[in-house]
Amino acid sequence: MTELLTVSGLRAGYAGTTVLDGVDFSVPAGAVVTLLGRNGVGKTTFVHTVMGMLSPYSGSIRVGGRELAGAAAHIVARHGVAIVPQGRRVFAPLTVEENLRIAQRGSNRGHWTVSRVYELMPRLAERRGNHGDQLSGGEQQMLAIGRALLRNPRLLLLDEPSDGLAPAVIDQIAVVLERLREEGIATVLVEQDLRLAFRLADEVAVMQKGRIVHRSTTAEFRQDRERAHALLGVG
Ligand SMILES: Nc1ncnc2c1ncn2[C@@H]1O[C@H](COP(=O)(O)OP(=O)(O)OP(=O)(O)O)[C@@H](O)[C@H]1O
Repeated sequence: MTELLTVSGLRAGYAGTTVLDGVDFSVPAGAVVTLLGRNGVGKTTFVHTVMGMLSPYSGSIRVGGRELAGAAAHIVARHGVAIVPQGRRVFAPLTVEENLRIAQRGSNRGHWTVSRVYELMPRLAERRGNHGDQLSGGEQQMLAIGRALLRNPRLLLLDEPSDGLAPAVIDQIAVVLERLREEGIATVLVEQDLRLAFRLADEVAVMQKGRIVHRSTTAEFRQDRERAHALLGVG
């Protein structure tokens, strides 16, 4: 399968400290790859660096064959990458509809429109006049996903979409993400919730101390409980 995202030897951090210490990682076109790892190993730093929100010290980030390491976030976005950040970060003073309309401005051409977002997540249509801070955690997560989709991405970076949500709400988010997988949007899914990760992902990558130390299909990873335990302290 052709790789849509290919990262090699990526090193990055904050103010000279090293968090990512030579990350090699790839996502085939249309695939969902989950990135697992204990707290603080560098998963958020990784997706921020891919998105161009943090400039790497060295290494390569190729999207569809184009080298984007060090490019600003708006350039990376133009090449079809969108992020759903940890903590959702929707605009609290704006309504659902305004949040979506702003996201659509200046986005790549494609078939995502505000109406299609409402069709995918009818709950948002019902809440279209609510302000960002008048939404439940699950609704905020849906809004953050909707905002990213309106960029018409071919690669979606999802940073812990289940964070702080009840199991029943995580199930609703999973249904939305399954629809996106069917649409063939390639995804990097950073997750602590293994049930969600296993339900959605084709492949599993595990990060430790700023490096990828394991990569396999989800099915293989699920069968090897000892390895999962050694890598994640679970199972
Ligand atoms: N803005 C920042 N400035 C300085 N250090 C940071 C910053 N953001 C994160 N770090 C540090 O970088 C390291 C990796 O953090 P990161 O958030 O990437 O890990 P993570 O794997 O996403 O963790 P979690 O699962 O807890 O979100 C941690 O030691 C963290 O304290």
